[in-house]
Amino acid sequence: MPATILDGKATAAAIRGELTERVAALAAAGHRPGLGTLLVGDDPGSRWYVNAKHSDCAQVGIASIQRELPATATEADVLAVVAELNADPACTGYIVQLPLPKGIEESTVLEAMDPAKDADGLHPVNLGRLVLNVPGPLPCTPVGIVELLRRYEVPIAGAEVVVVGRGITVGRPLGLLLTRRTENATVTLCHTGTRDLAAHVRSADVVVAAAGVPGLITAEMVKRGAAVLDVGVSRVDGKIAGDVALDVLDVAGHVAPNPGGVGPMTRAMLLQNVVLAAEQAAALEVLSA
Ligand SMILES: Nc1nc(=O)c2c([nH]1)NC[C@@H]1CN(c3ccc(C(=O)N[C@@H](CCC(=O)O)C(=O)O)cc3)C=[N+]21
Repeated sequence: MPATILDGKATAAAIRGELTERVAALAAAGHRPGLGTLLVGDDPGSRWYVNAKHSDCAQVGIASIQRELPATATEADVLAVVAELNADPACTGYIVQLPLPKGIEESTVLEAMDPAKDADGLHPVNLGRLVLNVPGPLPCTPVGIVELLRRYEVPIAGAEVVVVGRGITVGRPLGLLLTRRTENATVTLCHTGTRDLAAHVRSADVVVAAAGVPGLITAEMVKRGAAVLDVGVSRVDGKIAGDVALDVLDVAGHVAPNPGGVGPMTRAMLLQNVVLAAEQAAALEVLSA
């Protein structure tokens, strides 16, 4: 039996429907969430993602604040826009699209953001909160992965999860998220330097491939019935190539394809972070009134 597809596109659409109602409730109480984006340079992939995020916002009723700088912008130019977004009351949350052009230090830019407006959950304070297990915005791709597994009832508690990739947006924070008491998975964080990657992957109930190496995970590496989520994004001849080879569909129990799997969930979780922050701000206002 071929694998069940973890349909991130359909799941994200359902989540946007749920968020639309929450945004309407906020608006009725006089609170309009607004998502800001800062795009630096003209990478077509990054531009596509940013545009997609704004059309998602339009669909659920979140206001959009779209800022752009040319590829020649300096770090000071970027920090000036960050300061503006921090100060803008219409902007309740924002993201700085990564990667930034060479010469602009990502950690400097992320640290300059107001952690309360960090819709990506990538500010060091918020990553620290994740480590400490205190509430705060969570990184969108890791939460999107957990939410997709939950909605398809793929067991997480007690599961052996192998994450391939240790980047700051996916692998490393996903390991932190999945090992919280509430998720309770056992996580092995692998990477391209892991000795006998195949042996690790073969032991997994859930495999998350986020290394950015096309076709890295093949059928003979996967335990029959395992859930395999393809998060790797590479471009081969202009088309998206994931980390998971096609033949994995014949042995896996569940597959999140790429495109159509985790990517749309990442965008839905970004909207969720914006809505959650606005709900919390509204609740605080009621308490202090
Ligand atoms: N500050 C920041 N936050 C991010 O969350 C962030 C980032 N920078 N830089 C780049 C990565 C990548 N990422 C994706 C988002 C959506 C899709 C997505 O929606 N993909 C669709 C369509 C893909 C297509 O057709 O091009 C899909 O998988 O079906 C993919 C990848 C967010 N990232």
